[in-house]
Amino acid sequence: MADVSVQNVTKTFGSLKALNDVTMHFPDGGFFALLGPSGSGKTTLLRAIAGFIFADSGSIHIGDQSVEHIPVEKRDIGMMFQNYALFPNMTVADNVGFGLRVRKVGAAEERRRVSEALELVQLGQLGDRKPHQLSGGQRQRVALARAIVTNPKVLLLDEPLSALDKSLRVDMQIELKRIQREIGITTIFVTHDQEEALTLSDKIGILRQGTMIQAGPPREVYNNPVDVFTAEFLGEANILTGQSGLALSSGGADIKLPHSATPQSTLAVRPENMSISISEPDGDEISKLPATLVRRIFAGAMATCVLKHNDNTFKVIARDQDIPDLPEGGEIWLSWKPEHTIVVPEGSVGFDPN
Ligand SMILES: Nc1ncnc2c1ncn2[C@@H]1O[C@H](COP(=O)(O)OP(=O)(O)OP(=O)(O)O)[C@@H](O)[C@H]1O
Repeated sequence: MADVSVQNVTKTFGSLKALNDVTMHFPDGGFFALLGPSGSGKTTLLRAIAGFIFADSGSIHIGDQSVEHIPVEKRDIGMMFQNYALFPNMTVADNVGFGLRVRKVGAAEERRRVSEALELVQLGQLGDRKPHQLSGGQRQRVALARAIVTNPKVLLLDEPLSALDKSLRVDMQIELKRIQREIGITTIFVTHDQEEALTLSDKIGILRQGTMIQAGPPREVYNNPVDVFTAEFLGEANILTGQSGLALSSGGADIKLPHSATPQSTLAVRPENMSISISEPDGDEISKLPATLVRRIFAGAMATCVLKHNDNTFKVIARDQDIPDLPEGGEIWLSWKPEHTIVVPEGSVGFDPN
């Protein structure tokens, strides 16, 4: 096992800067997610770590070793991509053992390690099947077993679960995390799915236009976004900008500014941290404003309400049973506690890549 260190890595394709001076440290044994909009450089960063592409400048270390000049097959990395291809004519066991045969480990050793890897992904009984005799989730497990059977130092996953339907995907997330914990392998995971990143990872890195704009433990990034983009990208946020924040202070609104804020500051409040009530909430500390219920969207246990105050739209997510029974168009109070007001810094600020 090993840590991975990316330092000042830049990669251009023609005039496009796919990675712009990216620095991030992935400590040994952790689970890391790279998040960002389409085209932000997530896959490029993963491919640079894997060795499929070479950075124009900067350095990448796996453990103590600088890998810039080391080809893919010598980097000791396991990989699993969205369109992982199993060999259709080989059995599950032969698919999993492929990397071991390339390394000429010997038949007995191959059998032992393949069987261990299949046990780990809970497919111990299916070694003789062919890929077409498996479900989508089982094929995914075979791909994972194949990626880890060689005991690589690092596991790189590029949207490995995106082809699965929602419930299978959640099952596989739990499986992936269990397996990662069990073998303690440093894992770097590219995903489009914010919730997946928040659930699985010890640390997330957010890329935008090739720049790593924030990295840290999920809770920290979620609670302290460095800018409005990150606040809105990771989860949802009701943004009260300086101007509209001031405009909000009319029409019966009472918004308490945190000590670190000025009237011009941008504030954000997460939808799940806002409450709805029919009567005006009490309390000196509480921020509140009257609003109109525009829409109530039922989603099982939880519901989303869209509300309007003047021209500002707010979103509130709450347990369905906690939302007062009111017709759309009804008048309502929106409130939140002081600790739920996030002061969003102006523009991106630096972060500690470690
Ligand atoms: N081989 C290449 N040649 C030219 N441009 C490339 C190449 N690979 C990637 N790019 C460009 O680099 C940018 C970053 O691409 P990358 O695949 O890393 O983004 P991403 O964040 O993984 O996106 P997605 O979420 O859509 O997969 C994109 O604008 C892409 O078009």
